[in-house]
Amino acid sequence: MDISVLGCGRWGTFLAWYANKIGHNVMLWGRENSRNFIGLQETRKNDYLTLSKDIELSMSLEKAISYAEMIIISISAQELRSFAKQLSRLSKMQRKTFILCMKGLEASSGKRLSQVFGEEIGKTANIAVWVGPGHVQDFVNDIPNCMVIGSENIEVTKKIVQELNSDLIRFYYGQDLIGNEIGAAAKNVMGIAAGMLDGLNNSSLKGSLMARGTREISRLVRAMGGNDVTVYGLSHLGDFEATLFSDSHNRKFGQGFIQGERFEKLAEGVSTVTALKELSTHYDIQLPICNAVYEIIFNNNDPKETLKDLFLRPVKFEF
Ligand SMILES: NC(=O)C1=CN([C@@H]2O[C@H](COP(=O)(O)OP(=O)(O)OC[C@H]3O[C@@H](n4cnc5c(N)ncnc54)[C@H](OP(=O)(O)O)[C@@H]3O)[C@@H](O)[C@H]2O)C=CC1
Ligand SMILES: O=C(CO)COP(=O)(O)O
Repeated sequence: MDISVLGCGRWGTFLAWYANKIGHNVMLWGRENSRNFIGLQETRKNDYLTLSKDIELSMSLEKAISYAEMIIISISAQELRSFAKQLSRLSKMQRKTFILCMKGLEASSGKRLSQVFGEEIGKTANIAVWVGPGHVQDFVNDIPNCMVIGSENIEVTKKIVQELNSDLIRFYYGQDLIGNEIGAAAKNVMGIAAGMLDGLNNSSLKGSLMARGTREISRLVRAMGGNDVTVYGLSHLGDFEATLFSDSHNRKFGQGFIQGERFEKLAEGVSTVTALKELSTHYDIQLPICNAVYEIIFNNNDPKETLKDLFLRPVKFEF
């Protein structure tokens, strides 16, 4: 089938590579003046992969939208609303299926990305999310992984999975959009926390972080009307190896933050932790780990003291 990918950063370019590899016709869109796009136009390469010459590159959003029935979007999560506004002004937007491949929440409102996108695009489009573990550098070296696709319409979910499943990525049908989106976004915050532990030479605490991090996010998901078990699936816990124990951007941001080094690439967890703070207040759910990350990043709290404070909270039941 014809597939357009909007966004030509690390992940968007991989998604175009992947869709082409499994047999689809692909157009990859990038912004005018995008250094990523210009580099791909010149060499068809980026730091991670080489794009087949069959993949059409375009700077015209109109062309990219009319090219395909299935449109994959992967840009910085905080830019999604303004980007969706831009899309909503284009013609030929009806009856398209949009697949959001981002892990974030709107920082100012705490809204999920499918909500943000739906508010701007309207209800006529099908909106799905594709999340779960996977690094470009693994996939292009033929190392497989499992991921999850979800939407509010199981027939839409099934159709997307049917088109995208392969022996490189095994997909599962998502059953809980709230859990999948909150889980996917929140795993980046846990990734930052893991990097902070690494920076403090407390890496052995990452097992406890996995146990307690999943627990606090599952409480939030439940309060929001999702299924708390989803958090223990691919979108959150399943992504921990790829985030807490790898060269993940979010983990590197956290470690760099402790060591006084700036990490320049996109670490979505920084904005997401603001959104989670908002949701924690709104739903009256305690998120002690997320809150600690927030205080360290935005209020200059001392990391060692913050960790100690987490340990000194009143003792309670595990579940
Ligand atoms: N396993 C998974 O599911 C993975 C998911 N991700 C997710 O993918 C998303 C993107 O991450 P990543 O590719 O690493 O980030 P990058 O920074 O590499 O790419 C971001 C892209 O967004 C584009 N962009 C930014 N703002 C706008 C805008 N206003 N309008 C249009 N395009 C815009 C940038 O354009 P320009 O080229 O002009 O700079 C760039 O191409 C994140 O949410 C991340 O969490 C990432 C890796 C793996
Ligand atoms: O989502 C990812 C792996 O599944 C990538 O995480 P980072 O954005 O932290 O590198």
